[in-house]
Amino acid sequence: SVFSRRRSSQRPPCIGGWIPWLGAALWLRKAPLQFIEQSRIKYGPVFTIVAVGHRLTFVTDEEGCAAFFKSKQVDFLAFIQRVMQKTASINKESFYKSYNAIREMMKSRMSQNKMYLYSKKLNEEFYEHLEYLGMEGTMDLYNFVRQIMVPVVLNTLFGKETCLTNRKMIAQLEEHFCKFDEKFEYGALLPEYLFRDWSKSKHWLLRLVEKVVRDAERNYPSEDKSKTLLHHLLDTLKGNATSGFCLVFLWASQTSVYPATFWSLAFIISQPAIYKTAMEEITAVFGKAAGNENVKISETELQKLPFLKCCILESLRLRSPGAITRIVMKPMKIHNYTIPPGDVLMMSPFWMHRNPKYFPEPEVFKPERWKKANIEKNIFLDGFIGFGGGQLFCPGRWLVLMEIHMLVALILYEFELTPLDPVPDQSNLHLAGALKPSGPCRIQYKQRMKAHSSAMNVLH
Ligand code: HEM
Repeated sequence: SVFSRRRSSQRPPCIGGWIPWLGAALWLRKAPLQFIEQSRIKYGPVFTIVAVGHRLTFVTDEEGCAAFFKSKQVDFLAFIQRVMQKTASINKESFYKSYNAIREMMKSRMSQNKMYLYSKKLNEEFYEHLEYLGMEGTMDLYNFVRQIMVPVVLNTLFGKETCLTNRKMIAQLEEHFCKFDEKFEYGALLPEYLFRDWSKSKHWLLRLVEKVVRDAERNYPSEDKSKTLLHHLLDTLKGNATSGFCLVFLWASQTSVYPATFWSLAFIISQPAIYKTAMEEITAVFGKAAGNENVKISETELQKLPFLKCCILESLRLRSPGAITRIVMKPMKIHNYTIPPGDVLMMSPFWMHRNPKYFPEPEVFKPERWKKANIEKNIFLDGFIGFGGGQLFCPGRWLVLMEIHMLVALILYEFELTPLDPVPDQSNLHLAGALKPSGPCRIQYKQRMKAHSSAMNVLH
């Protein structure tokens, strides 16, 4: 076997190639997501994979999870710093100068009680972009979601006045963003010269972000409440590594939201009983026929759609990021093993969400399991770590849940969707961010009862 099991005293079992580069190539090119689970079965709850010159140590059970989030021997900033250096060319000094201030700003600007700042704009813009779909058609569901969502999400965070609102620009951005996103974790670990295309897209995106920043600076609102998140980011950075930080923000705010919306819609419409329950809930709030009037959805309406929210959280549970990462700073004991400093510590929310102790029948899509959580207050189920945990929670979680909740409600209300393909598996090639679909999933969409409602309008 190419993989050998080396036993060094007290260290976790180690899986590595004879030549580190060969081991890496195999591990990275095969299905890394499946490889984590196969290694857990073979080697136990803690194991190390030597790849691309790094020691990646995986923790896969509750004890490991607690250590991952809480241990003082583990640091998250050190890892984020390395990733940002590679993926966005932010040097160490610039990183530490601004990172804490950015985190605080994001936590505060995207907290639960600030969601009213975004809801009206999102509602209006989703409608504006639904228009482009026409009355009916057939499309791949992932493209369908992206077509509506990409411009709206970009406008909400970066502002309508930047060059990102231009549809031609969005098409180019999508092309480069996909290349950048597809190899993000490789780019974070490997030297840039190995990934020419990736590197080209990274630099294209950095140049684009520079232009976006110039546009935003030209339209600087005087009032605080009219500022976009980009404006607040610029206020916080005060010129420090601006395009690098903005690129990372662009990536973090985009990479998971489209797949998460895709899975939510795919799981709902592919299961007739669930689709029916969702539609009953939606029509109870907005009425039966979609009229020519656009419905207004704010947080108040969304609170009346708890089943839909349970479906979204259940989709997130099943398609959570393949891995999240820390760095071991001091020797760390776990299960009688000592993990040495310098190891990259990894944990998989995707696999942790398959622990039957927390999620009975873990592979089954069961929105009703979320009834036990206080979803109105956004308190998740025990064992759910799709947005991280410990000291590092995703600051965008309330915003992204609102974006998905609103769009899924609007789409289901306005269109009748018929799946033409079965729901694809998740792609096993990537670990960073919510998992993407492995193949196409075509749907037919048709605007609901417009004819009926316009006939009604004539009668009135
Ligand atoms: C469904 C969508 C999303 C998922 C599943 C998700 C998940 C995550 C996870 C797992 C982490 C890392 C936690 C850790 O390592 O422990 C994270 C961090 C982060 N996320 Fe999200 N996220 C999503 C959407 C967003 C959005 C929309 C934004 C911004 C608008 C955002 C901004 C960030 C940032 C800035 C961080 C780094 C936080 C820090 O360093 O303190 N995310 N997210």
